[in-house]
Amino acid sequence: MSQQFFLSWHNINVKVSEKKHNFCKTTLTEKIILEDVSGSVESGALNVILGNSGCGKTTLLTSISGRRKRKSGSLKINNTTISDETARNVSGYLYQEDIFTNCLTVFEHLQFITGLQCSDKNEKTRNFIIKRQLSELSLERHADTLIEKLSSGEKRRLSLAGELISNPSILFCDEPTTGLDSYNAFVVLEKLKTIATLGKIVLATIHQPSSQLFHYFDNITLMAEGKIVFQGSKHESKLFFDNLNLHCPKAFNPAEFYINCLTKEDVSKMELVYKTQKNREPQNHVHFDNLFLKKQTKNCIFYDLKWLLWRCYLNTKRNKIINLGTYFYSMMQILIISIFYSEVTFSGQDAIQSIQGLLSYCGTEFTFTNMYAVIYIFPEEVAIFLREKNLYSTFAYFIAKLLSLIPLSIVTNMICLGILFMFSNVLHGFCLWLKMTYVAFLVSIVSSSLGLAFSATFSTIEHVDLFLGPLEFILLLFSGLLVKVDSVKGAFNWIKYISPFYYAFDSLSNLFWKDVGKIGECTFNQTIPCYHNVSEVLQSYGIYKTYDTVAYNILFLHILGAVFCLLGFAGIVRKKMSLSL
Ligand SMILES: Nc1ncnc2c1ncn2[C@@H]1O[C@H](COP(=O)(O)OP(=O)(O)OP(=O)(O)O)[C@@H](O)[C@H]1O
Repeated sequence: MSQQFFLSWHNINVKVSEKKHNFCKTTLTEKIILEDVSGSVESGALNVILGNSGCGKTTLLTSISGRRKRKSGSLKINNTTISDETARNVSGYLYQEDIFTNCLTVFEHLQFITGLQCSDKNEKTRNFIIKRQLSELSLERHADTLIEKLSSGEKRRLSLAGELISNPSILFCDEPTTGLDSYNAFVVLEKLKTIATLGKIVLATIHQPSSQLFHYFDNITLMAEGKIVFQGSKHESKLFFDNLNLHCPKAFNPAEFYINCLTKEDVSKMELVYKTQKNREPQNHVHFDNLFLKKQTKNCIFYDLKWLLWRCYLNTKRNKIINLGTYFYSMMQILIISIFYSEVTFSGQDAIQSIQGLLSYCGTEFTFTNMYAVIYIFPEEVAIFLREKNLYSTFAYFIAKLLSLIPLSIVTNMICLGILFMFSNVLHGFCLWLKMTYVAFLVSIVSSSLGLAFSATFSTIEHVDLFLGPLEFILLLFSGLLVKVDSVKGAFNWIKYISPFYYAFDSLSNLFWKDVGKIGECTFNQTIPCYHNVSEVLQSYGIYKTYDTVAYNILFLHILGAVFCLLGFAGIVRKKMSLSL
């Protein structure tokens, strides 16, 4: 792409509402972040935004790249107005903070991005693209290093490599050199300069650049208090400040001098001078459609799913302690419980309470383990999803997340129940084990979906705990062991239908007692209630032994799982939509 093109933005306004608490009154005030900002950048040059911290550089970058909602304003490429979606599709964005799936190697991370962004190319070509990026960003010798082991400079270069895979026509970089030593900053800036000379638009915000780095810039944009106070070439910037009688001393870093002036001088005066001098409207009238702008294409859901599942697999395999910790903890608990239950004999009336206690414990354990396995891991993963939201479809991500939970759920339930059947003296029989494992699996999926729904709705684990805690308590109350569910009439009767604990206890009890023929005889001087048959045992817990009970429970578990999944999916979509960055 050798043809020069411009990206321009016109009258961009960004405002946020802020709550102010005054004693007992809360008022909403509007905070202006960008005010009527217009400007343009051209291809083939390294364009840099400079300004003090908090002046609105990131907000400008995200707004003109279509990654942040604006109050008003438009974007144009040459003379054609473009939508935010087009701006996103034709551009790459290097974020200020690097977020990765840290357990992948450098090569695997790029393989994942290349797989999704270059689906039209075969594996050989994709590997060639990766190797070229690795070599150009001096990362070849780290190809097989885990990302968590990289230095911050290497992580920055890896993020840049990821953005360059799709060969975008426009590259936005938010502070690509911050926190880097001079060598790493130099490597990154040289790469940006090379990209620009290939005929692309490169626009970067740079925090306190050294004189050496300043030497690399072609055009600079100076920002203060949410406004652009100057835009032009390095040479023009010198003239601009000279005209204001602000002379940069020789051997002084011009970037530092300008930023100091933005702090000390009257910014509105500068803005006025700039506006009267400005004549930088792009003169290029080539229609944007005629330009060869590289667009990112959307893949089919199954293709996205394949790559997402591949990454989930590597993540689970490598993060065993984090991913499997909750499950392992649950197995240990079950093992301890089974040792105690090895002393309980199923003979006579005495064992009934112990058995119901065990079945209720199993239901509770399956629910909590799976719910919290999701809650503790998901928030971190959501941050990665939100960063990669243009890479794959939300639906594919959600399905991959659910599917990745299934193998762990099945294996854990099989092992936990296996331990109980092996060591406790109460549960016996392969068929019963198989049926209970199936129920446990369904309960696990419903609980995981509930965990997903809550994690997707709230932003922090603390918020999830705050709202889920009381709900868990109510659902647990309606499990069947604590409150006799059929004695609850009226307004609260329905609660049992949304309680995974209830379905677990009801189904496990039915499965267990179904094959028990006779209950031990009541003794003459018995102090505990005496049950004459299995139905009486179940009824005392509000459970009715009918032929269909387990089947109905299974049906309701499917419905409940589907509802929680929908809520979880809606939560993720809402998060994605409301995301300002
Ligand atoms: N969503 C938001 N809600 C409230 N204030 C916000 C929001 N986003 C940005 N701001 C405020 O807008 C101002 C500009 O923020 P921005 O991140 O664009 O600054 P910046 O120039 O990039 O700063 P830095 O160089 O420190 O990254 C800051 O005062 C910031 O607190």
